[in-house]
Amino acid sequence: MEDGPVNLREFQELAKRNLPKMYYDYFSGGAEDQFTLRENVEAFQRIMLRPRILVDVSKIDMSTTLLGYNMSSPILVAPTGSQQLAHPQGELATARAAAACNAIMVLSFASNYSLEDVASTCNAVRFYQLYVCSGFLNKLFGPLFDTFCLRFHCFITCSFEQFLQVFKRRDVSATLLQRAERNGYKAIVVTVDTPRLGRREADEKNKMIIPRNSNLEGLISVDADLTGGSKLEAYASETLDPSLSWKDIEWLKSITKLPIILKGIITAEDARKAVDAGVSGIVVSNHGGRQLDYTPPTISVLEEVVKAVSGAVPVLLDGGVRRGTDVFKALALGAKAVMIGRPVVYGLAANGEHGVRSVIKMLQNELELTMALAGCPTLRDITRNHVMINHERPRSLL
Ligand SMILES: Cc1cc2nc3c(=O)[nH]c(=O)nc-3n(C[C@H](O)[C@H](O)[C@H](O)COP(=O)(O)O)c2cc1C
Ligand SMILES: CC(C)CC(=O)C(=O)O
Repeated sequence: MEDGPVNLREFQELAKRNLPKMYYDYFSGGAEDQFTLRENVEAFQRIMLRPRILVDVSKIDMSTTLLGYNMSSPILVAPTGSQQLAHPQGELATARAAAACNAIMVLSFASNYSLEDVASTCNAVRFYQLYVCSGFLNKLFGPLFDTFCLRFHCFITCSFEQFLQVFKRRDVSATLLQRAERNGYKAIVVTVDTPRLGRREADEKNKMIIPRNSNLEGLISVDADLTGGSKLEAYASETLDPSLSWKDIEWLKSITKLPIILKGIITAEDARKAVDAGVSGIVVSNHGGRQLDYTPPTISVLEEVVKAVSGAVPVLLDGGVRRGTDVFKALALGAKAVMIGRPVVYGLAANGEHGVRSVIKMLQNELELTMALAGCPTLRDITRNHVMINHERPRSLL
C-alpha cells in the first residue's frame, strides 16, 4: 500500500492525480500572472523564527476563541466554492471533518450543498460567507417580474432602475442571511475583494463549467450556458454586485443580529474604515491570489492591518498557509487565527472527509510542534520577538 502524504504539499500532488485537469486548474489557479498566488506561499519562507530555549513545553495548549466560540486551534476552514468538483460529498464532508477537528468552517456562498444540508450534517460552530448579489428574486416575483423589467426597461428612468437594482440585490442577500441565521450559522463573512471575478486564464482556456449552487435555486436565474470562455466568469458576472460599497455594510448590519466579518482587506486604510463601520472582525486576504494579481502577499501586510486595528477587532489571515510554522508566523505578527483554502480542497479530492480531517490535523500537529520547539506553551506566549522578517535578518544572510 502506498504511504499517505506527510505534509500539505503532498496532498496537492494527490489531488492533482485524482482530479480532471479542468477541476484541478480551477482549484489551484490564480489570476493572470499568478504572481500573488506564488508570493503568498513564498513570503512565509522569507520569515525566520527566533525560538526561546529552556521553557517548560511539556504541555502545549493551542486552544483559543473567536467571537466567543472555542476552537481547538487557531485554524479555520476558508470558504471555497464548488467543493463537489473535488468530491461527491463536497461541503458535507468538509463540514464533518472540520467538526471532528473542532475547527470552524466558513461555508462558501458558492457551495454545492445548501446551507441547510450543511447545517444538518453535524453539530459544530460554522460561519456563512456572503457575496452580496445582483440578480432577480425569482422566488417571489417569478417570470412576471423579469418580463416587467425587460418590457419597460427603455421607459424606466435611471433612478428607478437604480432603485430596482438595489431592491433585487438586497432581497436575495437578505434571504440568504435569514437562512443562515435560522440554520445556526454564528457569523457572516462578507467577501469584499470580488466586485468582479479576477481573470483566471486556465479557467478561460478550459471553458470551466461549474455545478449548481443550491443556495441560489429559486432566487437568482443564472445563465451559465453562455458560449465561449469560463462559465465561472459568466456565473460571477450574473451574481456578484459590483456596486457594493461601505454603505451596504451599514445596511447588512441593520438586517442581521449576527456579527459581520469582512474578508479581503489588505490595507491599513480599509482596516480602519472597517472598524469605523462596526464590523466584528477582518480577514487579511487577497482571495488566495485569485482576484487582483500583484497585490502583496497577505503575510507581508498583516502587521500594517493589525496596527491600524489596534486590538478593536480580531484580525485573521489567509493565503499561502501550508505549514504549522506559517500559522506560528501569522500569530507572531498579530493574527488571531488563520484560514486555509486550497489545502482543504486538496484533502477532499485526495480522500474525502478523511482527507480533510488529515489536512487539518496535520497542520494542527505541526503548529503544536513548532510551539514546543519555539518555547511557547500557549498561543499567548507567541510574540513579535519570535519572528524575524527579511530586513531584520542577520547580516550573514544578506
Ligand atoms: C477553489 C477556490 C474557491 C474559492 N471560493 C471562494 C468563495 O466562494 N468565497 C470566498 O470568499 N473565497 C473563496 N476563495 C478564497 C478562499 O476563501 C481563501 O481566501 C484562499 O483560498 C486562501 O488562500 P489559500 O488557498 O492559499 O489557503 C476560494 C479559493 C479557492 C482556491
Ligand atoms: C463563485 C466564485 C466567485 C467563487 C470564488 O470566489 C472563487 O472561485 O475564487
